[in-house]
Amino acid sequence: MSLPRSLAEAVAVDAKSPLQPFRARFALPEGVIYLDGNSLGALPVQTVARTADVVTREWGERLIRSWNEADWIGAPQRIGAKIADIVGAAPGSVIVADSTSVNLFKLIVAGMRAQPGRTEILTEPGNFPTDLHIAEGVASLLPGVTVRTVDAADIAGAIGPRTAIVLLTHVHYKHGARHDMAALSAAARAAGALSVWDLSHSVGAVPVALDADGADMAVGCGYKYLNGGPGAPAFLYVCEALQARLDSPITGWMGHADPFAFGDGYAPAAGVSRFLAGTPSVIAMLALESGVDLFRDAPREALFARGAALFDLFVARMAMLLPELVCVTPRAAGARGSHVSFRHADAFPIMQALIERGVIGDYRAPDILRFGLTPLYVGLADVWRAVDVLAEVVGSGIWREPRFSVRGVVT
Ligand SMILES: Cc1ncc(COP(=O)(O)O)c(C=O)c1O
Ligand SMILES: Nc1c(O)cccc1C(=O)C[C@H](N)C(=O)O
Repeated sequence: MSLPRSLAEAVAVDAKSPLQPFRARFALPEGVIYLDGNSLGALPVQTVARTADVVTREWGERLIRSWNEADWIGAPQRIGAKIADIVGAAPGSVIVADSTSVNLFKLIVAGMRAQPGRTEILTEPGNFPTDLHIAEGVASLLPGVTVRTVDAADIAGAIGPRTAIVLLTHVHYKHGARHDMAALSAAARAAGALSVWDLSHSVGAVPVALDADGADMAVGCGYKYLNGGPGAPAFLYVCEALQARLDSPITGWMGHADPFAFGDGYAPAAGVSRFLAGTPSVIAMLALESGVDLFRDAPREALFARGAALFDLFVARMAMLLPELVCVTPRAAGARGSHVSFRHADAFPIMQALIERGVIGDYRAPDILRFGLTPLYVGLADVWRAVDVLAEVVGSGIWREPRFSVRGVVT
């Protein structure tokens, strides 16, 4: 796609995009250009009415009957099947549950226990902190198990006879580089190890083909590109061939084969349902489903193509207006996710000044300005304007005002 050469051209290209009507399906505030949907997705308009209905009618009026009548009980599997379609997985191989961190714990422990002779969790330094922390936590529970980190480029060659789990984040949260899922999953399998993929920055952002790429297990977030709301439930995937071999270490009653028999003994449910633990957070689940449904309405190819165009325009305009900000994200569409990151020593106050002007991205320590490009509700004209505002912020030096250096708990 050729890039627009003016704001007017960007507006015209947006107007013709099959994605443009989706912008009105999000409750974004007037005057805000939201480039942080890779951290917290925007609110779908339909979620407001849906959650109101869940609360007032399904819960308020129908009370406990809604577990059956409204199929609350089937939500983890039902929404899991919808997400499976987005990540290229068979319908019964994804379940919605818990947080990404808890799902990582369940899958890594399950994978370690399924391979008793192997004692290593292999991952990369600088992986998202929770992935590293959970891996270390699992290692501390299982005698002899260690975590080894090797640089991304050396992972395939580092998988050895001790390796049980190759734990990778598909799209890196900071610089946005994407691993070759097919190649690394194959390398893990060839060495007798199991792959675990964190799809938090991939699901809904880039094409994912878990089954076709030979992934063994995966986890991912519901609150980023799926627009499920803050703290939305996460999901997990286990490939069909492995499902009967893996057991959850959190043997809660919702993962039981027959929870409403209320028996004393534990027997795992068939398939991925055994990875449920306790009662799902129903309101949050159904808010997530609303976001997933909206995502599934969008033409998938056009969505990813628009994401690529947003990236190219962002990078091209930055190179023209702010060449001193170094882009740290790979340029090739197949080698990255749907966010773009730039390095600047004063990234924090620059981002705060930008946010004050209505362009919301985020800062990642120590020196990264990060912008999520979410083609459901961001267009080329937004990117054009955002780079103009950023250039004005950097050029004017306004960000040097002390108030822009004040940090909150969450950055
Ligand atoms: C790669 C990655 N994994 C996991 C998470 C979050 O995990 P959780 O849902 O447990 O907060 C994030 C973002 O917060 C992330 O970027
Ligand atoms: N999960 C988050 C939260 O609870 C508060 C603030 C930010 C987040 C995030 O999602 C961080 C995000 N995964 C990242 O890539 O930086």
